[in-house]
Amino acid sequence: MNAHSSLVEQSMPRFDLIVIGSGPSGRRAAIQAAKLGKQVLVVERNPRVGGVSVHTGTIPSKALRETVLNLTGWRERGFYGSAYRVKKDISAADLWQRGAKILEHEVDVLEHQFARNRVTTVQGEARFLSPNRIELIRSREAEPEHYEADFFVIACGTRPYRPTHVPFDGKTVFDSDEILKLETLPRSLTVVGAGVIGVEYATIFSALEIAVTLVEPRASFLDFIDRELIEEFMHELRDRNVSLRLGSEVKAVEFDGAGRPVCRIASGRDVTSDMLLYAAGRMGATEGLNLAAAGLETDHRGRLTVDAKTLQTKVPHIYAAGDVIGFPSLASTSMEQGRLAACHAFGLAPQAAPEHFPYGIYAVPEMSTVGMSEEEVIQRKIPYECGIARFRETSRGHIMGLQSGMMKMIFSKKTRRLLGVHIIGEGATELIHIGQAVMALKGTIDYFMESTFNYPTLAEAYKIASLDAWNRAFAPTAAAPEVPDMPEAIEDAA
Ligand SMILES: Cc1cc2nc3c(=O)[nH]c(=O)nc-3n(C[C@H](O)[C@H](O)[C@H](O)COP(=O)(O)OP(=O)(O)OC[C@H]3O[C@@H](n4cnc5c(N)ncnc54)[C@H](O)[C@@H]3O)c2cc1C
Ligand SMILES: NC(=O)c1ccc[n+]([C@@H]2O[C@H](COP(=O)([O-])OP(=O)(O)OC[C@H]3O[C@@H](n4cnc5c(N)ncnc54)[C@H](O)[C@@H]3O)[C@@H](O)[C@H]2O)c1
Repeated sequence: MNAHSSLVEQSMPRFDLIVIGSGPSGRRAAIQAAKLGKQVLVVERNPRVGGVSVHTGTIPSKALRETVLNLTGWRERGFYGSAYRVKKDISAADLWQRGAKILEHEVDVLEHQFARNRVTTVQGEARFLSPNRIELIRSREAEPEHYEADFFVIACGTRPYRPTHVPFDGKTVFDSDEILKLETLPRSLTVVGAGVIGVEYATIFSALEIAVTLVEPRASFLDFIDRELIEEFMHELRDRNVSLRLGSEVKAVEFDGAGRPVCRIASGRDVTSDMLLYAAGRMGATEGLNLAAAGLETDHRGRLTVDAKTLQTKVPHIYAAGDVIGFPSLASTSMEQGRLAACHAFGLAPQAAPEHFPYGIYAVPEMSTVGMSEEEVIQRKIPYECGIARFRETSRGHIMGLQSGMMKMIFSKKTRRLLGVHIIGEGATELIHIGQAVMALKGTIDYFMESTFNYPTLAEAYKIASLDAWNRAFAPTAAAPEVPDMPEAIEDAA
C-alpha cells in the first residue's frame, strides 16, 4: 500500500450500516439501526428518497385509483346510475394532479424521518468494490467516493421487465413506470400480464370507460387468491366489458399502419388498441451493483437469495430485503424485512415475522386476503366450513349504495379456528385486518358470534359470514337460535 492509498484508507468514511436504496425496506432498516444508536448511511440513486414505492409503484398507482374513483363518481353510481359523473371530461392531466401533491408530502415525511433519526442520506449510484466497501458515483463528471461499513442492507428493489421483442416507446407502448407519464388518455388499452400490476391498471383504466383487453399467457391468474373471489372478480370485469384473454401467449408487439400497437397472440387472434401496457413482471435492480466484488450472485431475474429468518445473504454481514429477494414483493412486507435485517445485524433478537400477512389488490373492485384459501385448506386435508356475506346484505352497504362486494371466511371444523378471510369490494383492504388480528391471536368462530360490532358498518359482514358458517357446521341440528342467544348455543354445541 503506498502513502497516498493509506491516507485514503484513514480518511474513508466508515459507517455501522450502509443501506442501498431508500424504498420501504431500506428506510425501515436505516431507521431501525439508527434507533439502536448506529451510524447509518442510505445511498439512493434518485434525486429524491422513497423508492419505487413512492415514485412509480404503490403510492402513485393508489393515488391514480383514488383520483379515478372520485372524478368518475364511481362510488356513487349505485344510487345515481351509471351515467353519473363528478367531472365530465377527464383528461390525463386531471389524473396526475392529486398524485403529484401526495408524492411531495410522502417525500417530505421521509426526509424529515431520516433527518430526525440522524440517518445520513446521499444521492448516487452504489457499487461494491469489496465485501465491506462501496463506491458511490454521484454523476458522470464527479470523482467516485468510497465508503465502508460493518454491515450492508441491499434494498435496491426492482425495475420493470422489458423484453427486446416489445417496442417500448413511452408514447403508445409503456411499461408500468412509464404509464405514469401518460399525456393523453387512449380510447382502448391492451394490458399484457394479469399479475397484480396488470390487473390493477386494467381495472383502473376501465373505470374511465377505456376499452381494456387484459392478455395473460396462463390459463388462470392471481393464483394465490381464493378461486371463488376470482370468479366473482371475473364476473364483475365481464359486466364492465373488460375483455379477459387467458391462455394467450404474446409472440410479439408490433405497430399497424396507423401506428397503433398490435399484440400478436400465438393463437392468431391479435389485439389492436390505441395503447399497450406491458406488465409481465419485474427484475431485481442489481445489474449495476457489481455484486461479484462482494462475493454474491443473482438468479436469472436479478434477485438475491437470503436466509428467510435473518435476511442474510451468503455473505453474513450483507443483508438483502424488499423486492430484490422476491415474493411477496409488497411495500408492507418489505418494511418488515428491513427492520428484521437491521435487528439481526445489531444483535437485537427480533420477533419472527407473523405467519400471516394480508395481501391487498387495489383493483376496481379491490380485493384482500389473509390466511388459507379454500384450495389450500382442501390440499392440506383440513376439515373446514365456509361462510359467505354479501355487502348488499349489510345496512352500511345499503347506505353506500353497494351492489356488489363479498366476504368469505373459512373455519376449521375441528378447532373452530379462523383459517382464512377473503374479501372483494369496497373497503376490502381495510376490513381484512380484523380477520388478520383474530387469526394471529388464534381466534375461533366464537369471537365473531359473541362480539358486538359497530352498526351500521361493512364489518358486519364478519358477523353475517360467521353466522352462515355456524349454521352450516357448528349449530345444533335444531334451527339456529337468534343471534343474542348464540354464545350459549355454541358452548352447547362444542
Ligand atoms: C405499480 C406498482 C404498484 C404497487 N402497489 C403496491 C401496493 O398497493 N401495496 C404494496 O404493499 N406494494 C405495492 N407494490 C410493491 C411495492 O412498491 C414494493 O414492494 C416496494 O416498493 C419494494 O420496496 P424495496 O424496499 O424493495 O425498494 P424499492 O421501493 O423498489 O426502491 C428501491 C430503491 O433503490 C434504489 N437503488 C437501486 N439500485 C441502487 C444503487 N445501485 N444505488 C443506489 N440506489 C439504488 C432505487 O433508485 C430505488 O429508489 C407496487 C409496486 C408497483 C410497481
Ligand atoms: N397491491 C399490491 O400489493 C401490488 C400492486 C402492484 C404490484 N405489486 C407487486 O409488484 C410485483 C410485480 O407485479 P407484476 O404484476 O409486474 O408481476 P407478477 O409477477 O405478479 O405478474 C406478472 C404476470 O405477467 C404474466 N407474464 C409473465 N411472462 C409473460 C409474458 N412473456 N407475456 C405475457 N405475460 C407474461 C405472468 O403470468 C403474470 O400473470 C408483484 O410481485 C406484486 O407483489 C403489489
